[in-house]
Amino acid sequence: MLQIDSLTKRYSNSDVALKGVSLNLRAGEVVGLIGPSGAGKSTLIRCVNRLVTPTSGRIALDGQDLALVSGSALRRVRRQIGMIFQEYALVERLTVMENLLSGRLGYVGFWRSWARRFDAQDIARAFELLARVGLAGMENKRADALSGGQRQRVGIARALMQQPRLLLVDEPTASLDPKTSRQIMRLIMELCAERGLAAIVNIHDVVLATQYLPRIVGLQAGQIVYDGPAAELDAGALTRIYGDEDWTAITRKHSDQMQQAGTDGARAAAYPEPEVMP
Ligand SMILES: Nc1ncnc2c1ncn2[C@@H]1O[C@H](COP(=O)(O)OP(=O)(O)OP(=O)(O)O)[C@@H](O)[C@H]1O
Repeated sequence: MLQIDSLTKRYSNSDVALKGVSLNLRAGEVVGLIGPSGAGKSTLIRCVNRLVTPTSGRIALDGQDLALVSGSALRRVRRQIGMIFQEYALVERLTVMENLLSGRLGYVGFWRSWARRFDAQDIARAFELLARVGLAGMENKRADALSGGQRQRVGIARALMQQPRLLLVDEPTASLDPKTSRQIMRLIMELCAERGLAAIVNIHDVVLATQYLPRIVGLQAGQIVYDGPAAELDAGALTRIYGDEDWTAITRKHSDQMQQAGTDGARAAAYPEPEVMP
């Protein structure tokens, strides 16, 4: 559903952030994007939703070349892409429900959104999503009265309001404690599996990434140096991505996780093959 071919990005200060990146995602496939600071992870995600304009290469969503769309066509394509951010990007003084409905602004005309009149279907969907992310009954709480985990749940529900087919997730757990981080990763994986959503998850925590994300893409200085199963991300691969380091602690944790998950069969049951949408 997402095809990225030979993507290059050179910023105006001549920093080359991406050097010929190619990556394909099937419908429902979730990928963890890892790599050192400055490797180009955010640039890659921003090129996909066109917050950044690629210098060359091709990005196609369901066969539609994103470089060739603009104006209302670009807005239509963007509706298929949901964003989840590290810092949640909520409007602090608005309630949970208002934050969710404001995710629909792309769908409602200026005057309707200005008057904050939303249709009953959107409101019903918002209630349903709030219940699904574990926030039933919280619709009238102000965003600034929520914990970090609750805020990220609002961020996730808001991204799903527009019924996207692809999620771009930028450091979703960076501001969360380890337990909440795991709950949030589990929730994202469950929602992707339930709804057949593809996702790219930009994440610094390698242990968390390999625990929840079946496929890992490792970026190094703007190039993909690893693209494969989380289970095969060994010390050699980590060295290619991050450089020389003693990776024993990470790889040990990782193999403990694998043992805990039992056989490959058990892991496959936990993360079933994504449904391929028509
Ligand atoms: N707006 C910009 N203008 C100029 N150069 C930029 C811009 N944004 C990023 N860069 C440069 O592009 C390269 C890749 O940056 P990017 O933010 O994509 O990396 P990253 O892997 O997401 O890093 P981090 O993990 O620290 O967020 C870096 O050299 C960075 O300095």
